[in-house]
Amino acid sequence: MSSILPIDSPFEAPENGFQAIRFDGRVFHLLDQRELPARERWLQLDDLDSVIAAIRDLAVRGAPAIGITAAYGAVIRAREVGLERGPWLEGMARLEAARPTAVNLSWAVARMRRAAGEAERVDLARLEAEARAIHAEDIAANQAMARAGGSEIGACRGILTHCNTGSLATGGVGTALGVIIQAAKDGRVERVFADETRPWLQGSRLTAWELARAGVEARVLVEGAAAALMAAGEVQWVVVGADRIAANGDVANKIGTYALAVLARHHGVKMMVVAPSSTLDPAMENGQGIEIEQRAADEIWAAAGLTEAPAGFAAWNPVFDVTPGELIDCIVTEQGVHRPPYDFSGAR
Ligand SMILES: CSC[C@H]1O[C@H](OP(=O)(O)O)[C@H](O)[C@@H]1O
Repeated sequence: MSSILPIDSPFEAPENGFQAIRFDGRVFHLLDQRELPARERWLQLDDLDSVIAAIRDLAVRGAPAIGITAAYGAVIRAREVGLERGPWLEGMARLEAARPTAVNLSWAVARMRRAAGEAERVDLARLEAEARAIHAEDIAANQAMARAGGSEIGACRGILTHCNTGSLATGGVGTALGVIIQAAKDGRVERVFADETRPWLQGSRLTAWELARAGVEARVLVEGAAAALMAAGEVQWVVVGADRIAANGDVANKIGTYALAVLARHHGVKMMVVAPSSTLDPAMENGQGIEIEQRAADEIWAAAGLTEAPAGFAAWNPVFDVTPGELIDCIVTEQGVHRPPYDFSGAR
């Protein structure tokens, strides 16, 4: 697959994790996460509508990965419209609306708008350089967070993680999963637990796939087992990612995170959120203003192996929730370990 990237690409280095999103200057290549772990199928995208569909339909997902994908989508759009500013800006508006909760999407589009310049023809060279900078910054941020988060954890018996926060969700080794894999490889954690994360099963499908690739033994559990796991003293940390962090440290993350935070506080388990500064939203005063994405009911039926709704049933499928900052023991970014009371109002 290295032929996809320019030979001198810094992204291929093993310490940068598995590159599930790659741009060869014209075509965006992505590993279709809807097919994992059964099938490793790569998509080749060279038009903006396909990039938007990939984000919307979770072929690519994970807050930082969504931001990086959007950045390359901006480059693809520029070529698609012959560098014309008007149609390019129209495409950016649609791209930004692909998914509402992860702030990394709008953050990346804002950076690309600045890179495009003010002329009637957008600056293609600057756009591509900015997209690659966003990708490279995320790789470096992942490395810094793996170190900082690992130091904070030290040595422990068990860690529980939620959803998927590894190379499939980022440009590098991952956020929370980068911390966990590094701790496991350093021999500082005895047992890793990943809950399946319904309804899309990012945990049992994607995190299990990544941990297996990394040679890290893990146990998958249903979310409903998390309370018993903590009551049994099996884990000392819950380590998760984030999609948007408000100025006061309230965290929007995969649905079920809030429940884990309440359980962790009740059982004396520490809660760590790992996210790059591109996930911080200093303009958002607290979590109450964060838009929570609602997805189709068929995702719930599919997780139950059903092809249609059971008779007489509707569904409620918010795919994120908000965890109050006071339930989070530390938030790790590439700048280091932050502790409550959080104040990210001056971030970025
Ligand atoms: C490294 S951030 C990953 C973050 O994104 C996931 O959501 P989704 O799979 O719907 O994109 C989840 O909230 C993870 O914590």
